[in-house]
Amino acid sequence: MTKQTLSFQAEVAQLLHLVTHALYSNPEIFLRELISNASDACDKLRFEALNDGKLYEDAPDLQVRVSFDKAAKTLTITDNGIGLSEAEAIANLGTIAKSGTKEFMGKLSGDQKVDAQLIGQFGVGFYSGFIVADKITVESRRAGLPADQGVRWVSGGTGDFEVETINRPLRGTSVTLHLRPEGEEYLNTWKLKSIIGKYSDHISLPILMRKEEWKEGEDNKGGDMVLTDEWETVNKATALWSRPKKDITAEEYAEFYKQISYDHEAPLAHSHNRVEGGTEYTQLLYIPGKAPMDLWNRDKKGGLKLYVKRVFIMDDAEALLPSYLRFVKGVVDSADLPLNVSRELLQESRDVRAIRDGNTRRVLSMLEDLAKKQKTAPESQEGKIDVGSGDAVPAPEPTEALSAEVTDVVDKTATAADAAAQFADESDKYARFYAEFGSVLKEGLGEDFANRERLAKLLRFASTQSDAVTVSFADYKSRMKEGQEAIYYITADSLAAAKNSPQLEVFKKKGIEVLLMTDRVDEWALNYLNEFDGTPLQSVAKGAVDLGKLQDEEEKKAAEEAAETFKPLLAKLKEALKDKAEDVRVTTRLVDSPACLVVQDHGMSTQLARMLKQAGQSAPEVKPVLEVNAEHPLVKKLDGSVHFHDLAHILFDQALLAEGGLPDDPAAYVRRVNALLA
Ligand SMILES: Nc1ncnc2c1ncn2[C@@H]1O[C@H](COP(=O)(O)OP(=O)(O)OP(=O)(O)O)[C@@H](O)[C@H]1O
Repeated sequence: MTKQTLSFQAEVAQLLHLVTHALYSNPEIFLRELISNASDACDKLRFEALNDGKLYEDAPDLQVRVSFDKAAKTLTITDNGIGLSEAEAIANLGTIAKSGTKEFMGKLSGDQKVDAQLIGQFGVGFYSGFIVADKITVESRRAGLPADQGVRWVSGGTGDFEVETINRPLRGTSVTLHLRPEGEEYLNTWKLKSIIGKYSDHISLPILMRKEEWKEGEDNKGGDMVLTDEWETVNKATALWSRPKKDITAEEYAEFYKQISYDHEAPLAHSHNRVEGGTEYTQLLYIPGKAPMDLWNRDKKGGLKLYVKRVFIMDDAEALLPSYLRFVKGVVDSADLPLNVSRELLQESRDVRAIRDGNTRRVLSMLEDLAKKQKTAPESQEGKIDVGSGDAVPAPEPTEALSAEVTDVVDKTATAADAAAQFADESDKYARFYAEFGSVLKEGLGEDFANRERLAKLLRFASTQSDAVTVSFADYKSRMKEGQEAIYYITADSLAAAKNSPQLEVFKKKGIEVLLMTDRVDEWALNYLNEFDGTPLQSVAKGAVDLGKLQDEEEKKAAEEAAETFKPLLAKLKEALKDKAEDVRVTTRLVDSPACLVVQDHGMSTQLARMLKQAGQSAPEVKPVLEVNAEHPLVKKLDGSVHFHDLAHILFDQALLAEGGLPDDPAAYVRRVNALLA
């Protein structure tokens, strides 16, 4: 085919503009991206060749070669992987296929500084070559196609690219960067080797470079390093997770994480284990420190990279983790699964279920470990950090130990200073984790019944004693008043609404702590948790308030008497509000407010019903119960008032306003209040 010139998809052009114009803080990552693509291409070939061995042609040893030409100012990355057909080159190098990248494009603000940072966090794959090159030539032939169906793709990284058919006996791809003047520093063996060592050591393929030799100059005029024709492997070339833990540095773990996660920050924790016994596999799991932009995208694939005996099988293998742990990154390498396992097969495999259970337990114990090291209340902990208690090795899990033998690949010894530094840093990791992923973790209450108790221990809330989301159920229990029989909580749209809710008044008066839950998933999640460690959970906005032993005899008597004397008034109120309220009763939960709304014990809260409606979902019509404070002057004034009807409605609508709702007929409310004010 003759040469044709094609335009980049609009998003690619936009991305390229950014790559080349925005200040790039870390230009050397282009090499990591291109080597990673080369390695992916080899993984793909290995995978396709499982069904068609001929694809290897006569070159079964997969490898990546990095070479440069000082005179031509070019740097070339060559692989003998799957290669690209002409159509694939047009499609894959001219458009953005990955939905994540598209979403990323949508986030761009137009402010170069901000966007440059975003790019740095994201990784832009192939196009990062244009950070250092003003032209890129790709030559490729897809495995299995004849030599005369090779393709050359050339672009200057602006609006368009050229493609033409070429003859290419070699299978695979070579990407040649024509370096800009600032990129010429990469024409240097030492520099390239150090970048490869930093970013690509763990790539399981050998990365080869030409050996250099010292050559004396003529007439003793000083020599130079010159390239020879001999190639040497410059990376460790073993999959990181298959190496013993003692040989892997913290930097290597962190770098591997960055590669698989596109997160530029270090993870909060990792755990690397070989599980033996029933089902054999290696797990390397990471807890990220930051939620990805698409955490809430329902189509987002979570999950881990799956390898079978170091052969890459798939990304995002969702079956290896429950969905509420979709933020976890990592790798599972199984010795037992068949190489041709598909997503469908994964769902049904017993081995996969065992791996998923093992991964889940491991993640929970990593979180428990972080939670243990978390400073609970910064002010009360000052000077109390006990370095000795910061044990790096999580306690063995009895369940796992029973079903499988877990070998910690090998432990590391850290110096006391290291441990101190690490622990200081560890002390706020759980809070950081929880701020990013706490809401996702709560989904587990409804999803993973087997681990519900462990999950409940990991939850944190704000409370009437702490604005910070740091109070665990256990903390709460340890502070419970004598005679208190329930863990009290309230759900609301915001912390301010929760804190000022009239339902809290009697609890505040009696100094009883109430957990303040303001996360959208809280009420749903709490449906699945009726008690914690034998103590029932009780919403203060549901059912009649029952303070049990916390109420003294006098108070009880007064309440009963009030209920009796107020009977006729309650009947009148009930009649006036029959369209709005399920019932009207006297309460002891109010101190300063005249009235509040509550729902029946197992009913949906008015707030959740409101949220569902706002989200366009169907919600049952919740008719709340109006509770009135018999001691309040406004309530006392009701009886015999000529404005009884208006006052009754105002009382109800104000109770609704107080909890963040809106009266059904706001204009009528305003009219009634104005009539009274006039
Ligand atoms: N060396 C290569 N061999 C074969 N195909 C390649 C090679 N490099 C890139 N490609 C193709 O070009 C596509 C785009 O590459 P790019 O690096 O931009 O994105 P990606 O690899 O899909 O995503 P990311 O790099 O973000 O993981 C790849 O998906 C792949 O199909």
